[in-house]
Amino acid sequence: MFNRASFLTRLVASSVKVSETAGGIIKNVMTAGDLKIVNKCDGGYDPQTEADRRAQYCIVQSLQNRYKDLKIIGEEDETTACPEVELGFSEDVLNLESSLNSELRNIKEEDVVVWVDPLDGTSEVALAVKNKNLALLEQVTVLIGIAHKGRAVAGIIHQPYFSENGRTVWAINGCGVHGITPAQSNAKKVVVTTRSHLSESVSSALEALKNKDLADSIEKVGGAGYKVLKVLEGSAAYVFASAGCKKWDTCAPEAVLEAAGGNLTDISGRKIRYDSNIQLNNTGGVLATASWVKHLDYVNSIPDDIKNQLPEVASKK
Ligand SMILES: Nc1ncnc2c1ncn2[C@@H]1O[C@H](COP(=O)(O)O)[C@@H](O)[C@H]1OP(=O)(O)O
Ligand SMILES: [Mg+2]
Ligand SMILES: [Mg+2]
Ligand SMILES: [Mg+2]
Repeated sequence: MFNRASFLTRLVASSVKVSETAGGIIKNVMTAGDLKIVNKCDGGYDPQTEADRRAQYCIVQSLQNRYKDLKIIGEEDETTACPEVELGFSEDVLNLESSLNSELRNIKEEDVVVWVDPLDGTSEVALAVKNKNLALLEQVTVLIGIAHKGRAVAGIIHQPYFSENGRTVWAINGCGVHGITPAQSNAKKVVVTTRSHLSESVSSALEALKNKDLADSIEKVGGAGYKVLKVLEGSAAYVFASAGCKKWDTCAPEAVLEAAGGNLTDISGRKIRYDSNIQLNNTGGVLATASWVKHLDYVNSIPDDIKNQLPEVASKK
């Protein structure tokens, strides 16, 4: 069955399993207790742990083992070799093959880029350990986003610390969302935003949404993957009117949210591109909305001066 499936179906089926194995690696590093934290940012704070390094090694080795010429772009430049190679695949994904439209079924390996965030929410991991606040670990996700000709077409969000055994939320364009039942409405419009990268432009954008009755309350949580899960669970929107978030943070969440009828763009409503030679930063910020609110209402309510501070940069990386 695996060999007869289309390339995209096989890649998603593999990636679901690989994300779960990466989640296991993260948990093992946490249990062992030595995170070996490195700060990647001169003059700032951008932590990387042994879990980020091992999880990325496993994801890239596992996918490259099956798909030799696949273009994969991962967050981490430094990785740590580990023995886990995942060659399994999800039967649930294979069973979806007949739902794919012919364009998706004809996707070729050479037109695909896989965007990997081996551990989204690293700051929350560091804080969880420092403050012995293990509840923060719920905000950790493994993100594998699949882009075809620059557009996010499939995504996997694995949440290792959800309940006892974690959960994997995944989607292929036009084929619904799996692993979660998205909320269809909510009486209250909760807007989620950054916990660790607040700035004046982020606060001003949130204030503008409050004034237009598009945000009844604001919740500050970590991770791009986790914030999109919150939107699927009943929050109205995820707003990050600042640069700093990268393509590997948004590719998988965008594919998953859009398959649920929501939207993820930059704060000016422009689609985000995921070509292999694209700049890595989402310079236009991030705006994600649930299926039950109007994305354009949120775009239109963010003031132009904030949008002008966050242009889409056309230059390549
Ligand atoms: N200024 C930044 N520098 C590095 N990574 C960032 C920055 N802002 C956001 N990110 C990444 O985007 C995610 C969502 O941001 P936030 O939690 O602030 O809303 C973070 O978990 C982090 O991913 P990661 O944890 O994979 O490094
Ligand atoms: Mg990081
Ligand atoms: Mg990230
Ligand atoms: Mg990361």
